[in-house]
Amino acid sequence: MDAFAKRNDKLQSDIERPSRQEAEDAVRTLLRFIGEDVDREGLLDTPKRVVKAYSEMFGGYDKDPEDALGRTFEEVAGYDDIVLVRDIPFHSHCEHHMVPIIGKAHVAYLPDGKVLGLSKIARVVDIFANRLQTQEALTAQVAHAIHNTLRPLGVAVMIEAEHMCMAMRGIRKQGSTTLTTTFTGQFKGDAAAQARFISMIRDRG
Ligand SMILES: Nc1nc2c(ncn2[C@@H]2O[C@H](COP(=O)(O)OP(=O)(O)OP(=O)(O)O)[C@@H](O)[C@H]2O)c(=O)[nH]1
Ligand SMILES: [Zn+2]
Repeated sequence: MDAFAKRNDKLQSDIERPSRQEAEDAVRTLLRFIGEDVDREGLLDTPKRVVKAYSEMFGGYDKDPEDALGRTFEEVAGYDDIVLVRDIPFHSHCEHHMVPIIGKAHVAYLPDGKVLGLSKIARVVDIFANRLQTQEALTAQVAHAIHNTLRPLGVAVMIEAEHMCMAMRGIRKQGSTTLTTTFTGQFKGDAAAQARFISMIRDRG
């Protein structure tokens, strides 16, 4: 089992979760910590809403990327060139501050006889994005999940994102973008294949 699979395994099965009530109480504690009156009318349902929103925004812990990628197709008339899905928008949260990371993923692979349903690529981005992340881990996890499940000749992933922890607090630099890439298989160490991937992302015709 590789490091990514190990980390995901731990996330999904070994963590004992508190009850919903305990999670709502924790939100109440944070509200009191920032100086709020948790009994005022506008905040009465807020702990419930926050826990519900967390369940949605962090729903990726309950989903298995391998399931999402399970279905493949082989009838593609011998198509054997790069498949790129670009500009997949995503929202994630950084694991250091738990504030949003907002960006786009570009995901490509070189098929080896089998192709994926295109929506499955976006699904796998969402599954990993809906967990606490660093951008580097998100990029590597998407690439390795596709590589390990589909077994294509190679996978290339580029993520461009803005980190709200750099924009809204701390250094407060709005508009800076971080770019990360992961290449597997034939993309790894092949500068021409990597350049083609990047030019397909950038070429807006
Ligand atoms: N490599 C990487 N760093 C990230 C990511 N998201 C946030 N960070 C950085 O994580 C670092 C955490 O640094 P710390 O010094 O522990 O925390 P901090 O005092 O809140 O840091 P500042 O943001 O500089 O105020 C910061 O430099 C963030 O910009 C990410 O996806 N990847
Ligand atoms: Zn952060």
